[in-house]
Amino acid sequence: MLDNLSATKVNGGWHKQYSHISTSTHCQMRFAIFLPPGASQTNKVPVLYWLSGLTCTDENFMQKAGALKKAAELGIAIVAPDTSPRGDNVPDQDSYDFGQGAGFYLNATQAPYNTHYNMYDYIVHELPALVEQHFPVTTKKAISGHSMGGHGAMVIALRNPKSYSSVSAFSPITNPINCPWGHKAFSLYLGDDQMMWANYDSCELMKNTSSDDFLPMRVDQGDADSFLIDQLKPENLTAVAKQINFPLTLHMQAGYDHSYYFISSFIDEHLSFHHSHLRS
Ligand SMILES: N[C@@H](CCC(=O)N[C@@H](CS)C(=O)NCC(=O)O)C(=O)O
Repeated sequence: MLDNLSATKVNGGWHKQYSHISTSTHCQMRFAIFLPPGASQTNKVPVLYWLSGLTCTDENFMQKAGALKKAAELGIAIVAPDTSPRGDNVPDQDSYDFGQGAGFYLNATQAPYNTHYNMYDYIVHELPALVEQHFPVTTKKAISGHSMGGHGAMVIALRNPKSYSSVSAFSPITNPINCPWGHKAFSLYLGDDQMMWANYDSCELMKNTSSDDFLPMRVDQGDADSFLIDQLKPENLTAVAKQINFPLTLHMQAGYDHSYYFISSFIDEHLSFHHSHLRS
């Protein structure tokens, strides 16, 4: 059952927020959906799933990215889930890069995190099924995200290439097994077995992707991003893409940092990119 929390008209369409009990994360989850003008049971629209980064909720993207005008024009619905399970019963840590607000879009295997931290199953299976049941959308999907959410979008698309028509990311964590954010999250959520970690690493997954499973991928990265060198490492992803001819386009953007100012500067291009593939 979905509980409607808000409904706001914007750009001729509707921004709505919902909460529901999740069977994947065993707690109440929140998500936001933008429905473009004219979306109805007789005019279903495709969906872009947006995965946000560390510390975000369902609100950051919808309020700060400036995406809704273009999405309205192109006739694309956008679904923005929360970034982790939340609540008093959900184990947490007093840090911005682990626990609530930092679910890393994986299924945790380690106690005490493995009961609730199942964001991979939530995003891949539960949420699309719920959205397709309750809203006027088709089964055509694209996926995008920022930073930790860029990591999530790329991992999910690489592991489920037939489920998404295209994938994009802003400032993604491309190689979490080789950066401090990834090391911390993966060791606590997944334990010491580094074979498990590779299942959630875009570079490792891309290395093992056959050309039948290639899907269009666009990445934008600001060169003034303070996390670029230690955490994000886009050069590791482009090196793999080059080796196997994966259809990745990386746009290095001069002067931009890690913030939503950067995302809002290029979100229209990402929406047009996804639109061109959702249509075909
Ligand atoms: N030190 C920062 C790191 C977190 C951060 O930069 N989060 C990015 C994603 S990795 C973000 O989108 N923050 C929320 C916002 O800008 O609205 C903080 O604690 O705010």
